[in-house]
Amino acid sequence: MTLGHQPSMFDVAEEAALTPLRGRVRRHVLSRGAWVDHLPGWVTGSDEVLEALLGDIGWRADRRQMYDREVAVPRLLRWYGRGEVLPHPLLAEARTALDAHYAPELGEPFVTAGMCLYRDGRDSVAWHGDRLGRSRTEDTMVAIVSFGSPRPLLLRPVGGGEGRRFPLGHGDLVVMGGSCQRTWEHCIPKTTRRVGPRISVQFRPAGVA
Ligand SMILES: O=C(O)CCC(=O)C(=O)O
Ligand SMILES: [Fe+2]
Repeated sequence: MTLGHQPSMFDVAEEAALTPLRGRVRRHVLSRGAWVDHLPGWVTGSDEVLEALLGDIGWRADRRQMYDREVAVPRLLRWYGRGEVLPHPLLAEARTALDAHYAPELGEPFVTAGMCLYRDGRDSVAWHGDRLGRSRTEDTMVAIVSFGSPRPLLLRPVGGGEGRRFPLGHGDLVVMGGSCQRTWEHCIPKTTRRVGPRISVQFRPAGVA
């Protein structure tokens, strides 16, 4: 797989690290009990994490039925269930930090890590809410850490209304919370701009998908 990321031997390897969450995450209150927390640059030295994620970690091209044909979903996927070792230690640290920061509000830990690899601007995810589990009926949180090329996360209220746009760059954090999965939808649109690979790491509580 050629993904266009070519670290040079002259790169100064900055060790991946988390910056504090408290007092730095900005909450954007949306309508109908939904909110989005955003912290650009939460992770520093993200290159080594990106490199690990672009490695051979078992990315799969899922297929789905579309009318009378089966088509490949336009991104690669890798799902880490409870207890599975994540491909870079910083990701376990990130989950621990998210638990410490959000547990009082969320009331339970983040357990799974779903990952999407957008190989270039043709990869995307269409408008949807993460509503396959308890999130169909309950408030919850989905915390996303983004690595690689910047792509915007778009949100819009279900049924119409003014949307929001959050740029997601290398090492940025975004958390969708409250009723966001039920009352709003989100997507990562395709782009004709030349963009390199982006990986999204989504932490969710058990039973939320
Ligand atoms: O790429 C992203 O950050 C969002 C992915 C997403 O919405 C999903 O997998 O449910
Ligand atoms: Fe989603």
